[in-house]
Amino acid sequence: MQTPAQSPAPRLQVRNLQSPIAGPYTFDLAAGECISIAGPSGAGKSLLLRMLCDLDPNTGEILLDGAPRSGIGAPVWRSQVVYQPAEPAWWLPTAGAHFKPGQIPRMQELLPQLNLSPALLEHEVSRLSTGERQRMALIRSLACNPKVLLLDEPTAALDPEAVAATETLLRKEVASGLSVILVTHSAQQAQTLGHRHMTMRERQLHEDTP
Ligand SMILES: Nc1ncnc2c1ncn2[C@@H]1O[C@H](COP(=O)(O)OP(=O)(O)OP(=O)(O)O)[C@@H](O)[C@H]1O
Repeated sequence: MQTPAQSPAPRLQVRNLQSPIAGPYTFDLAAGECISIAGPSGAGKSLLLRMLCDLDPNTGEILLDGAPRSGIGAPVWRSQVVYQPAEPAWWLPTAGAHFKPGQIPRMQELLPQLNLSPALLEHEVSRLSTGERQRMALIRSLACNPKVLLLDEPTAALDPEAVAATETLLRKEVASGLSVILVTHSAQQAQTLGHRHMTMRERQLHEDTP
């Protein structure tokens, strides 16, 4: 994918981010940039995403548009740096109940783009197929209007048509300025969406040479 125009300050500046079992990680992510991360199972990819959104204990510093995370409360941070795990959690009976009133117009705009019927919003989450839940989770993440989206294998449960719709939507969002860190086992998806490519090995991150 073509490199985005560089903004003056990186969207995300990660400096010596580490835990007793992972890192240190130091890298920048620009506004409207997508970094893909590949690597074997158990290498530490999800650990990194969880540290970035401050769900796992970590030290080091992260700046969002130049503002240190240490000066931003965790709920605000997690609303701007949104983490979508490989198996997203649902805590209310229906998918629709997870959207705040202010998020509904955005949700309604996104549903058809991922080939989802609005009727699914009223179904019990447990009745949705795995692929429907995965696409609904992406809509839930995007409806938060994040600055950075941390995606852990967002198309793992999807058929080829749904994968294509998801990739088209993500390309559009990234082109509009969303910054994404995309963990994927699909080399094709990494090439389609990523501006830069990294590999995690034994909890160390290596940038692939272009
Ligand atoms: N809190 C923790 N304490 C100790 N070890 C942990 C902790 N959380 C995860 N691990 C271990 O760290 C390793 C990396 O896990 P992680 O989930 O990041 O792998 P991954 O690269 O995302 O793998 P996959 O591609 O299978 O999802 C695993 O061996 C996991 O068991």
